[in-house]
Amino acid sequence: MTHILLLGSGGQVGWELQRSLAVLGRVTALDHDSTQHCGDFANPEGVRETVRALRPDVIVNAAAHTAVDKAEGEPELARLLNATTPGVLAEEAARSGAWLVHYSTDYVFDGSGSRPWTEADVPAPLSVYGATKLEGEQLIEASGCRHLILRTSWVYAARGGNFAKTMLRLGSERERLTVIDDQWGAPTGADLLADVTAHAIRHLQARPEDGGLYHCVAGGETNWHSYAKYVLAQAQQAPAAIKIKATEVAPVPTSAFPTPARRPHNSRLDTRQLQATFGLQLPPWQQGVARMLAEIL
Ligand SMILES: NC(=O)C1=CN([C@@H]2O[C@H](COP(=O)(O)OP(=O)(O)OC[C@H]3O[C@@H](n4cnc5c(N)ncnc54)[C@H](OP(=O)(O)O)[C@@H]3O)[C@@H](O)[C@H]2O)C=CC1
Ligand SMILES: Cc1cn([C@H]2C[C@H](O)[C@@H](COP(=O)(O)OP(=O)(O)O[C@H]3O[C@@H](C)C(=O)[C@@H](O)[C@H]3O)O2)c(=O)[nH]c1=O
Repeated sequence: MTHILLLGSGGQVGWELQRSLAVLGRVTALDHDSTQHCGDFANPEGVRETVRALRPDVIVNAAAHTAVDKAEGEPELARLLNATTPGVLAEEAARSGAWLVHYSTDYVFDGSGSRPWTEADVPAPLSVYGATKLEGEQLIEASGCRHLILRTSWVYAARGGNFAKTMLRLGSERERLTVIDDQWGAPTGADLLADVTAHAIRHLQARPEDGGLYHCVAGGETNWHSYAKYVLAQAQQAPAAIKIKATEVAPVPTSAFPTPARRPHNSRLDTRQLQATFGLQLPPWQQGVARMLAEIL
């Protein structure tokens, strides 16, 4: 029976993975404070010992430093969590022959142009988060381990913190919101990512040559402003679990909403390679967002 070690099991993606991976075999799920098995990514050697002790067939890493603005002020910690420890996981996977599944981000790109980025495009991150995530990818690729890296964007889930939930909170507190309308991408459900991951692991067990780096986001595109409007409109139509106070959602350019980290204008990711290789069709982003809102409202 396949033994899967899931790291970061309490995060948005990790939580959904617990459900999706269960059908594939035995899952050992560890989170940040799983002291018993030492799952703290700030301690790479502890994580190495954990992997050696558990001897998984597949390591799925959903742990990361995802606080994009905070990472600008703590680059060493971001690097440990997003690069050094994933690099250790890759070394251990190479040593034992295990598969490593890992997640990366649209923020590895500089956001120039308007064409969706392909896997062949050259990354040029604008932020500490993006740079450390890119270094994580590179360490995994250089290790020679069997791996699957899914680059995704704008992840949301019913559980955990995300942009959609921030908009619901702000929309219930304020009459006017200002939201950037010149950063483009696709909101992607953690449940979709988890289901794609399970499907891909099964596929790779039969066709290991298909491992590598792929872009995985929901279909279509939007910007943060249109996404916020969509979320608030759905909430207003829902049977009153939340009272939306906001009457105006003003579109603003990036320059009018300064943040510590720079973010890409063009976060569109081209998913054709993933869909063709794994025989998948990715649903439009609105479908998953509506499902998530129906769950939480
Ligand atoms: N969120 C997004 O919009 C996007 C995410 N991604 C990538 O997808 C993956 C999953 O992201 P997502 O689920 O949204 O992230 P979350 O922030 O929801 O979850 C991150 C997980 O990492 C854990 N973690 C944090 N610090 C440590 C640590 N020191 N040791 C061990 N675990 C730790 C957290 O545990 P705890 O909560 O206990 O601290 C949490 O379980 C990441 O690789 C991320 O870079 C890619 C694109 C977009
Ligand atoms: C709260 C808020 C944000 N914004 C803008 C700022 C930013 O450009 C955009 C999104 O802000 P957030 O801080 O919620 O999201 P951010 O942390 O940038 O989200 C990113 O997280 C990491 C982990 C990823 O990998 C990315 O794919 C992406 O999902 O919305 C507004 O315009 N108005 C607002 O009121």
